[in-house]
Amino acid sequence: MESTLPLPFLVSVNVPPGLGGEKEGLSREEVSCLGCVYFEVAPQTFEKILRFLQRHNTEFQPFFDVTRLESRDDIVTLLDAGARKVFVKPEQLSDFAEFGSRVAPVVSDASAQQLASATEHGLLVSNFDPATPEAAQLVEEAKSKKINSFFIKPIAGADLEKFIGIAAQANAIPILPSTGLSSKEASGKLAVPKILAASWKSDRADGLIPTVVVDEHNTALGLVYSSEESVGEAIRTQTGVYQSRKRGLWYKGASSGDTQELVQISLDCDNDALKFVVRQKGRFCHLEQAGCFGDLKGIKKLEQTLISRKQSAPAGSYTARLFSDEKLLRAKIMEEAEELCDAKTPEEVSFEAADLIYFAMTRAVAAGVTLADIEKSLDAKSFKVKRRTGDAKGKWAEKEGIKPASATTAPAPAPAPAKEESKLGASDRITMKVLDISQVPVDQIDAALKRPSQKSADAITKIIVPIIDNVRKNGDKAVLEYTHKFEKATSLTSPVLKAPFPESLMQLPEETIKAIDVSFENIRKFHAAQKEEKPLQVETMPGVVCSRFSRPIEAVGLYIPGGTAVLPSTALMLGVPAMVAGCKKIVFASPPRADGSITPEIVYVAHKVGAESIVLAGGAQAVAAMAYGTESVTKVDKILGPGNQFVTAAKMYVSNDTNAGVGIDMPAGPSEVLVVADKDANPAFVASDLLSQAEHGVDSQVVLIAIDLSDAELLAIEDELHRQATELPRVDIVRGSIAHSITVKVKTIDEAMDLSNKYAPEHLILQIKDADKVVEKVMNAGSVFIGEWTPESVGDYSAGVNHSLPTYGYAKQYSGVNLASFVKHITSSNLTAEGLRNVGDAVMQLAKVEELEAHRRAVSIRLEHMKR
Ligand SMILES: NC(=O)c1ccc[n+]([C@@H]2O[C@H](COP(=O)([O-])OP(=O)(O)OC[C@H]3O[C@@H](n4cnc5c(N)ncnc54)[C@H](O)[C@@H]3O)[C@@H](O)[C@H]2O)c1
Ligand SMILES: N[C@H](CO)Cc1c[nH]c[nH+]1
Ligand SMILES: [Zn+2]
Repeated sequence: MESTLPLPFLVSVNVPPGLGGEKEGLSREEVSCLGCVYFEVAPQTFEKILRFLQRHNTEFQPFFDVTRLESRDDIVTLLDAGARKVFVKPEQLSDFAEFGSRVAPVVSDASAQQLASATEHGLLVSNFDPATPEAAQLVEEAKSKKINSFFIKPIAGADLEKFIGIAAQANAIPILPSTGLSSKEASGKLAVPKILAASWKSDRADGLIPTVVVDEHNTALGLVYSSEESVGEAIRTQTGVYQSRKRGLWYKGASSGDTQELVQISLDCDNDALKFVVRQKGRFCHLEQAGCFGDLKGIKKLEQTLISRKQSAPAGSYTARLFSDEKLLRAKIMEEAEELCDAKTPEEVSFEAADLIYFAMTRAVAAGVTLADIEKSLDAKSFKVKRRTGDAKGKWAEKEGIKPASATTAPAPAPAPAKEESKLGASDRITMKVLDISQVPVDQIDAALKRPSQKSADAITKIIVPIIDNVRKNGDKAVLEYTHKFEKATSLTSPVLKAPFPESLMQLPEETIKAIDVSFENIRKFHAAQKEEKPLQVETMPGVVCSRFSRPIEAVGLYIPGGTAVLPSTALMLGVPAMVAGCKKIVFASPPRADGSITPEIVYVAHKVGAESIVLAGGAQAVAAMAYGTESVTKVDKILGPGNQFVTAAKMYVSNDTNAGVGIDMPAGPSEVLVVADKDANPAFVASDLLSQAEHGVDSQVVLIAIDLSDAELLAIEDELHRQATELPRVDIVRGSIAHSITVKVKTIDEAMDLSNKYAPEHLILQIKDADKVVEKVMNAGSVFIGEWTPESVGDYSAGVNHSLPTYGYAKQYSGVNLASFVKHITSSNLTAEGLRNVGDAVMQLAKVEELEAHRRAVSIRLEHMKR
């Protein structure tokens, strides 16, 4: 039996749970508590499944049929990302010898010979039909062989009950479709508790099975009993439900409130005990202790103490300072790390290691990371197959005089990819997946160019709607509550800073003031030039004059993101055009720092553009406060500015609420760039442009379209990308975004521009010969950067163009922020008597067609009047 399997069967799903697949059958949570999941990977689903795996590989323990994948690298990448086992075509098995039993063959019908040779790797027999004589034969043959992990998968529509019976006789692990399973008896479905009860062996007269309850760190909380019914209830409710020997079904915590969230159920090695992994609220034991075997110890205890301190540490205490002052915590971690390295005796080492762990856990708790998350990460790393070189990074290596192992052992660069090659995650190299348009089907290119998936719209709406409702109902109080929670700015007592802003809040170095002033002036000039000096006027017929004139929107709310990076430049990009347009009330909103203050650069810009206030809040709460107004936040007519998915969803939500009466600019989400490069392009410049957007956030995406580059030319860009990325302070973010970024090889400029127009990038960089001549081919893009001397970052800050731009392909229908975003256009008509005579007949006839008599008469009455 496969030792890693928690239960004696595998659940098969069509699409990874949570990626929008399963409709009927077990829910995502139910599959997750059963531990193991099996699915088939196709080239077009590879990326999606890989990302799923990177996130959830400890939650689901995935098994994959990879027979449809052609690239060995892709399969290795899945193993590296934590696939427990992959099933390949038998003829491919020898290519994966180094991975031992994590790679096994799959056959559609098993012969005696295959069974005999399957003892080392295991075997999957797919398309197993329990109704045929071959099934009985397979049982007979399999019984005598000791196959380590023998899986069978039924054909569609097979009698599952019969199938399970045969699997049991053949000592095989059945792969059961999640759509054929349910958490309790249901017609046409197999009940999971029943399968389990049939597999467990109880030596008790009442048939109950002992159940060890543990927390996520495997710390035993107590011993209880389960029945088929209680297991069904536990899976259905996703909580701890057991069978009390005296009182029947026992919903843990129903009376005490100390409930449990069910994480996973498993059977032990000889099927005579169950284990429930739970997330315990409060304590498990009826005595004053965490579990029946006593209190928590060690790191787990430290975690609990830190969590409660984080919630209640008195302001000004050392712990409160540690939580709110990132610099102090960083200094402590560095100090303790150094002391640990310098420790000599075993006592010193354990003393210093404990100190380091204390501050490391403080860092984790401050970031909302639990010990269980850390342990999951450790477990996931244990499945990696591509070992790190273990070299120290950048400044640390330099400080200690360490040379990377590769510098002494592997001086030659890796050969360039000859054709389509996926290099995701290959060793530690930061590199993008490469696809060649001439060798890969269009749908595969399209799939690879999909923006990184974000939380589903539904999930985000569920989070932001209660926030918006709360702000609407409770105003300032609610805004402050969320700021305390998300920004940790617990000392803040008012959500707004009103103008005039005190000088003390905008103290800046001379060079920063100069940079802001230069950028301010360029942005002002470019946006002022967009002003329509006089109304547009057209005489459509003699005596019929139509005009269009613009008026500033009175009150605008400008959102300046501040989650992963503080962006004063966004304050300029929104504030300056609002000022130029003549908006009367300019309200800024930005998440404050943990000490409640706002970045001085933002205050300085607010002062320069004449903002009336700064809302010290971020996310959906800031958007709601500006949309509806609160006791101290001014209600605005339009909200503009980029932000993360909570901000974008909240903007969309309030703009659909007629009670709010508020407009928005556009969906401006995670930053992205598409660089078109040809043989003329400087590899270092190309790499630097790609990285400048990759460093924004892990959800950013960058795309390189390489026109007719040789392998060596592409490799030069890849080498630069890796080299420059490893030197960046935000290298970890870059790794995340590069993992879902892509290079597409094309032959011609037309192919490149077709792809770019289809992708509709937020930023398009043309690093090609005669770049300015290609601009006429640009149909969809937020902003274009032309030629080798125009890095995208000039547009982010100082050139004068706006950096608040449509992402996610919305450049197909939206413009970026510009002067028009801050004005509305009003039209007017002015007719002379002659004009009305000229156009009157057309109006009256159309009114007649629409049977709107009053419309017709409004003209006829005047024409009659003229005749008198
Ligand atoms: N397209 C553009 O023009 C453009 C320009 C600048 C920045 N950006 C993008 O804007 C984004 C800024 O995102 P950010 O996160 O750094 O800052 P942000 O200010 O948009 O978001 C931070 C806020 O998110 C909220 N939040 C965080 N986690 C939450 C949760 N679990 N539940 C509810 N609310 C939660 C908090 O209220 C927090 O204040 C980035 O993706 C960046 O690439 C885009
Ligand atoms: N590139 C971002 C827009 O996608 C804007 C920005 C601000 N600061 C640096 N860059
Ligand atoms: Zn940027």
